[in-house]
Amino acid sequence: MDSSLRGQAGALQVDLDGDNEQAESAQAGASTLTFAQRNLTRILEQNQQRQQKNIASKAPENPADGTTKGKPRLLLMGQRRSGKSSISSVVFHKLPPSETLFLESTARIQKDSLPSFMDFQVWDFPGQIDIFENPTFDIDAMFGEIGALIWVIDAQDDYMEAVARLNVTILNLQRTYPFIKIEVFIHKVDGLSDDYKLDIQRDITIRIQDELSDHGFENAPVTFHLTSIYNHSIFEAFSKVIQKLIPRLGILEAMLTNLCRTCRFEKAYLFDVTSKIYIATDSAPADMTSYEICSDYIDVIIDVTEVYGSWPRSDKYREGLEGPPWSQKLEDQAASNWAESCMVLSDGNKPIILREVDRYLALVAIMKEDSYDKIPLVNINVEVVVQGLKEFFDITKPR
Ligand SMILES: Nc1nc2c(ncn2[C@@H]2O[C@H](COP(=O)(O)OP(=O)(O)OP(=O)(O)O)[C@@H](O)[C@H]2O)c(=O)[nH]1
Repeated sequence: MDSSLRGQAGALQVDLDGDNEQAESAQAGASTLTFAQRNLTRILEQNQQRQQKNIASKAPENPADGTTKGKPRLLLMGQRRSGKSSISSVVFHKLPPSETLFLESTARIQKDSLPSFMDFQVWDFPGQIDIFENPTFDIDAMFGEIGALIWVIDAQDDYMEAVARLNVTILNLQRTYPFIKIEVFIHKVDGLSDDYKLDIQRDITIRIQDELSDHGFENAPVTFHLTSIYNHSIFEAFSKVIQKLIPRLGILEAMLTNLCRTCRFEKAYLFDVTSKIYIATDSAPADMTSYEICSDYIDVIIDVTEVYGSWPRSDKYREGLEGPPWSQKLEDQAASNWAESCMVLSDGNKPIILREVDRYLALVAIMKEDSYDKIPLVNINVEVVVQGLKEFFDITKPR
């Protein structure tokens, strides 16, 4: 399955070195595309049926309201003042981190429905609430749907009680909902030294794993992240959480890896533009610097567009693009008429490009040195991948 769709992504791509081996398969690509689409749809339907069976076997008596059904849900839990509302406000509502100092304590569950590429919801729980102790909570309605539980621990405070509560929560969940992913954010690590951060992470991990194995749970799906709202680590952590909710993520990664190979990109990211969470990247090792550059670049583009708006290319600019060395009409160069941008970073002569995929998603890539003159070919490849991505999300979008 993966390989057939991967084939699609590569089928129409043109190699920058000029030996366009795959060009002749373009025709074939068009016909096999339906096969790949059918295959992806079939697997998704199977997954959905399996999930529905899972949920049906634990059907809540009072299900959650209809508007939130079927949308992946992220639950933010943890002690009071651990930073849950700050995380949600900074990542999803663009609140400057310094303004979180003035956030009030959350008194009741805040449910946020976020229009994004997968329409997920974020539920922010008040720190003092213990859902398993409180009989008014419908646990089935809360955990019945797929999603992740994000447990926030304040690393600048005494974390023993937070870890103890987390242990109780994991044990309760493991018995009934072993498929729920538990993501532990060891948060507010901005003021801590690297050594101390790692010490804390090790200590918390051991305390949780020991408790779980004492109760016979060896492979519980618990992952740990070091986070802070004062740098990109919180976005990085959320990216990893969201990626686990994307069905067939491997296909997206394969498309981007293929694109990087054919276009000689150093790194490519598929971003959710509003939250700046990256939902997929190529197989090269992820590094914080390239993520930061790409994510800041999105901000630059958004700011420029907000100030100046967007406008069609002027005739003179168009002539320049259509002239030598390409000598081709712009349409034939497959450049998008809108929603694209390219900038050359001054250090190392590396162009960085951005191409919108749809209302929510953008592809951002850092190119290798001195590859600016290959832009028309790059555009052709990017266009093919963008079409592939659109089809992917068309099929996999939860309905
Ligand atoms: N240094 C630092 N402070 C943070 C960070 N994240 C949040 N804070 C601060 O932590 C304090 C508490 O944050 P909240 O978001 O209100 O905490 P909460 O978990 O929602 O608290 P409750 O609503 O009472 O459950 C605020 O003063 C934030 O500015 C972080 O990454 N680093």
